[in-house]
Amino acid sequence: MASVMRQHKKPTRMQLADDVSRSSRAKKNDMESPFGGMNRVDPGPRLRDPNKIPESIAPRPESGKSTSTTPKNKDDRPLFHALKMQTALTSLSYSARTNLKDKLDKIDNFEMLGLRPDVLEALRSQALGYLETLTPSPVQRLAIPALLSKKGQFEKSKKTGPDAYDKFLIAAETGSGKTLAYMLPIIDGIKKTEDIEKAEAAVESEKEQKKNAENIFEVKPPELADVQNPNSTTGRPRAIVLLPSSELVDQVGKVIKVMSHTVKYRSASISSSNSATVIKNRLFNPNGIDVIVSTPHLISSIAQKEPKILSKVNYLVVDEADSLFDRSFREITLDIIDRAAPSLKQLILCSATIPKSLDTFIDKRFPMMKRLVTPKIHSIPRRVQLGVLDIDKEPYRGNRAMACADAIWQLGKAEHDDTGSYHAIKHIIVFVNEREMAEELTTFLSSKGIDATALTRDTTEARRGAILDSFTSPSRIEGKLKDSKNSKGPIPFDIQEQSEKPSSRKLTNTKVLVTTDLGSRGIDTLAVRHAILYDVPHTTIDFVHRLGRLGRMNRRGRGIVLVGKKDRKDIVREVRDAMFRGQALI
Ligand SMILES: Nc1ncnc2c1ncn2[C@@H]1O[C@H](COP(=O)(O)OP(=O)(O)OP(=O)(O)O)[C@@H](O)[C@H]1O
Repeated sequence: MASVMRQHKKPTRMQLADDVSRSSRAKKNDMESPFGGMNRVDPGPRLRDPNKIPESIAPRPESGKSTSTTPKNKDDRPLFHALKMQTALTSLSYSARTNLKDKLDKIDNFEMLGLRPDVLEALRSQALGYLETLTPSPVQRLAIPALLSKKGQFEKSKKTGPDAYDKFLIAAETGSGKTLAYMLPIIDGIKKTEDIEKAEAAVESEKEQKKNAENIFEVKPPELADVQNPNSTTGRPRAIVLLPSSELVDQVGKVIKVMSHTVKYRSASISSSNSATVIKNRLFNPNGIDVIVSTPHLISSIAQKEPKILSKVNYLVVDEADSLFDRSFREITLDIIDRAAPSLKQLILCSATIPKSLDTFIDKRFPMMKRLVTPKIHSIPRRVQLGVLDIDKEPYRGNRAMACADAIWQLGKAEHDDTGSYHAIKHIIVFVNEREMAEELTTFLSSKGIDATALTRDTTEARRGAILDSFTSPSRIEGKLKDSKNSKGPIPFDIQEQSEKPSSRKLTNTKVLVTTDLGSRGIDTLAVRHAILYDVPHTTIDFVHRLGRLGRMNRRGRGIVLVGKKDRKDIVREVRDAMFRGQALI
């Protein structure tokens, strides 16, 4: 631990926040976020102007020699020299982290979290119905009781004013079940509110009936009484979940919808992939709407014309908060928060990575934010292994695409597969840094007999859902999840020096998705156990998200990073070291 503390302090874009658990600080640097490129067409100054590439991510000189004075002996090097990483929880002492871990370890079932029985039943029979035994993940153990305010600690102060709502930041490692960590307490809260409103309405109706019986001349016509129903949620949802893309809207929307079959509430996802009529019908359903899952841009544009859609929002979730508070989204996300503030009970930010820019922003804008941070934030699970394939070695001779195709063939031919059955389809994701490369590489891989598909912002919305379906759908591996033996077996990985060249033969048992950042954030790629990092990612944050598509919820996974002489091998080495030690990537 002590050795981890002596790190470079100079901030770079490579750094994740060094202290994501503190509640309030003031810092000077509000740096450009590494997420700026995610939803833009223009790559931004970082990539346009090579002079602006920070030293930490700038490619090395052709010689591959570092300009730094890195000691040759591995043991003499300070940890994370190349990445200038720092531990995620520096101000949270080792003992505090251990204490938190010990505290969380004591909670071993969902019954201990304080959820209503009907919500628990929805979890058991619907959301995680495909699992034999249910155990809450660390983030669920931490966040659910806090959001339920079980101990009432966040209700104590009877605050007033537009900022009187509670603010939470849920930060936990990728694939750790953050969606349910915020959604279960929200559903619980909605049902509680509904019960209270029903009881109040019953009292009111009784009073009204009494009054009507006493004075028949004051009876309101029934239509007017209906219009004035203060509890109607038509066009006025009680909860809104914001996400950066329509793919994530669909994914999270499905999780929420599935539970509404058991515990009754109305939810809908709306995004740019829906027609105006569909959006209108879902939002203005005469039976009401409790939860809406959407993107900031769509909600904002609807709110321009129909400000009332934000008038009843008690719970507002900003999921993938690092993206939604990035410069490309920040203004619009904040506008929604401000408009919803008068009715808001809880603002919940959720993220797998807290870059320094977000950390600083939260401190300035939401100093009272309650931080719910798991001890393993910013780390990649140890059950994910990272192999390195040197593309400069024979027989690739610097041909990255060929090395990639070969790696896929090797994985495809390996006897044991992702799902425990020899004949099952294997799913491999290949991440590239630039969108243009995705198409080019897909064409190349197809020419080598590989079933490859590109997924980028150029892919039509209609196709994106269909493409992602086979990489995400838990139903495809459902049977296997109930049999834990299958998820614990060794993963074959034997990228040897090239022995067999891909030819016109077809690799029939393997599906490959070639994608960019678009496929790396939040997408629940349960069916995937292999990821190839075709390019060395620009930032550690990208490493966390891309490798975070593997090893989700205790599964095993294998990442392969392709490196050539122009790549920062020292960065790759440090990421591997950190993964091996189970340390956070900062
Ligand atoms: N307690 C649990 N036990 C087993 N599986 C769970 C549990 N909670 C959630 N899951 C499953 O784990 C998977 C990952 O969950 P989720 O997508 O919420 O992760 P996440 O933390 O949001 O990941 P990311 O940071 O990549 O967005 C989902 O398929 C979900 O159904």
